[in-house]
Amino acid sequence: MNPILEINSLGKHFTLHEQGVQIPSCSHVNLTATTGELTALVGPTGAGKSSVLKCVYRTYLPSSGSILFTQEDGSTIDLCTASESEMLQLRERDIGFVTQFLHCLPRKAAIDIVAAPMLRQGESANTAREKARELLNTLNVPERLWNVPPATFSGGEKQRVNLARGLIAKPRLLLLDEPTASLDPDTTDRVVDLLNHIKQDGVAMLAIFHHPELVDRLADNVVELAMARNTLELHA
Ligand SMILES: Nc1ncnc2c1ncn2[C@@H]1O[C@H](COP(=O)(O)OP(=O)(O)OP(=O)(O)O)[C@@H](O)[C@H]1O
Repeated sequence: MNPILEINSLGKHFTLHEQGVQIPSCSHVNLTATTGELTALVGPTGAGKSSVLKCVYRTYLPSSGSILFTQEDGSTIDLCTASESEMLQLRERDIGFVTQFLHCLPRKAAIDIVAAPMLRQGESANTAREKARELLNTLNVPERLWNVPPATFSGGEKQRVNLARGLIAKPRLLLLDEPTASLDPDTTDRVVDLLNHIKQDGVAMLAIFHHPELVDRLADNVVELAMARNTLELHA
């Protein structure tokens, strides 16, 4: 199977002008992600694992290299140079990102937050809400919370809503940054089952897990990142 994502020699650094330094956050990263498989990114803290995911989602603008993404029509787009509007479209339909933290509109009910990606894909409100109920149930979110905005939820409850929203629309590529960091063992097992299911549905995943055990349970490929080189002093 051909990879849906091919990262070649990716590098990202931040220039802090006031301090006169350049901080490398990842460098010379090469990896692929394939339909129906999960590629796990591992490596020491600060090696740049989250930065790689942010470069793919283009929260960070990469400094060097290429990130080739195969679109549904078979054409390839380099996410390092894609325009903002191309990235918006890709985030809407093709690329999902689940982090540890839930960012959402303040007064929206949990069920509507979860249903939103399916609505954007053109599903009816009934179908989207039904699927949202199913996922919230599977992820152990108590029913009394479904119609409440998640602002007051516990960390673990917010994370479940975040996962449900990320998994509902089955993007072609799913980026996961420690998606189970504050979940109890039972819910973590349910997440493992859900991720295995969406793998079978043909979703490609690029993931960082807090617990090495989850890498063993879910990863088809493991890519180890080395520490980026030292901070560079900039001279005037
Ligand atoms: N927005 C930013 N501005 C400046 N430096 C940053 C920024 N984002 C990341 N970095 C730096 O890049 C390096 C890699 O960070 P990153 O979070 O990608 O590592 P990580 O491997 O995911 O770490 P961890 O396992 O601790 O989550 C760190 O030294 C970090 O300080």
